[in-house]
Amino acid sequence: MNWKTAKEYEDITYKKCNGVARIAFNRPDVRNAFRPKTTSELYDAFYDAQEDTSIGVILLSAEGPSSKDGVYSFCSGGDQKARGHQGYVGEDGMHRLNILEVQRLIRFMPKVVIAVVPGWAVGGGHSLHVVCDMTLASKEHAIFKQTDADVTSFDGGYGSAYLAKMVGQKKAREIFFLGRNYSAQEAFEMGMVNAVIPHDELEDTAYEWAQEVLGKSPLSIKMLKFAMNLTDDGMVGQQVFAGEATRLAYMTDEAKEGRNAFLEKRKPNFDKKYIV
Ligand SMILES: CC(C)(COP(=O)(O)OP(=O)(O)OC[C@H]1O[C@@H](n2cnc3c(N)ncnc32)[C@H](O)[C@@H]1OP(=O)(O)O)[C@@H](O)C(=O)NCCC(=O)NCCSC(=O)CCC(=O)c1ccccc1C(=O)O
Repeated sequence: MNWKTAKEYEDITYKKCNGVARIAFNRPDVRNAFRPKTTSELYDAFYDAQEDTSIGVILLSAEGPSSKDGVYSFCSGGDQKARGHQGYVGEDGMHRLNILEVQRLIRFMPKVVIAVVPGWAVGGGHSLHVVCDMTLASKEHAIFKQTDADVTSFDGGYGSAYLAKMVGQKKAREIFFLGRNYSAQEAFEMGMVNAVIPHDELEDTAYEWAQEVLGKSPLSIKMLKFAMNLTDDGMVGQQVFAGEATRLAYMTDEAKEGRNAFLEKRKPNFDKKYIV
């Protein structure tokens, strides 16, 4: 694999290789907690990967282990040291919860996003793995834990309600109400992890999964992702799916005739074959 740095950041790393983008948290000494700078960088990198037509799959991973104690982490959620009165305080002094914008970008982008979990996935970090399309977890080091209710936070969207669709209502309530630790195997058994992978093989396996996805029809992958999102995303899900249907409709002769008739200031001459 020949990963090439796509852009230099402070809190994340961003690389690309053969159709795959790898975006990784890079604050291992604080269990990869995110501060506003981290979320802005994540948004920027995800947006770049979305717009890059050579990229079909994005891996959301993490650097590590911690230089202090050798512990691996995916992400431990919002940096509690950056937490102010109304949100997480950035260098500009503004209070934000902009991790939710990153969640929406992951959810609505027409490409597959795979969470690669080498260690702790906690709080808002847990929510991030939930919103990704698939999750691969380190057999030895991944630990899933929801601490929102320990620090008076609550992800009332994908982090909890969508999780409940994934693992069932009782289990999701247990995860949030008790805040226990779950191993990769336990997370797999409850349906929120796709595969448990030996730690040393985790990144290579994620790359292989990405390559498998890249072998499929990009159009099918996009429409399938949006179709599976639709029922849980309400009118926005319908809007995203229908937007792609409209784009496909634009490619028909009928749509071209509608556009041309307008531009040529004449009545459209639609072929009156009603497709059944
Ligand atoms: C992750 C732990 C369980 C790991 O425990 P352990 O291995 O014992 O390590 P520690 O000694 O605790 O930590 C090592 C080191 O890292 C620092 N650190 C760890 N996590 C954080 C953090 N989140 N913020 C700041 N710093 C952190 C820790 O202080 C240590 O530093 P030293 O200097 O070496 O002492 C454990 O660390 C843990 O429980 N961490 C906290 C987890 C947590 O509560 N996270 C916040 C949850 S709330 C949240 O994420 C909100 C996110 C959000 O924006 C949001 C808002 C609205 C809707 C939705 C969301 C959303 O959830 O996305």
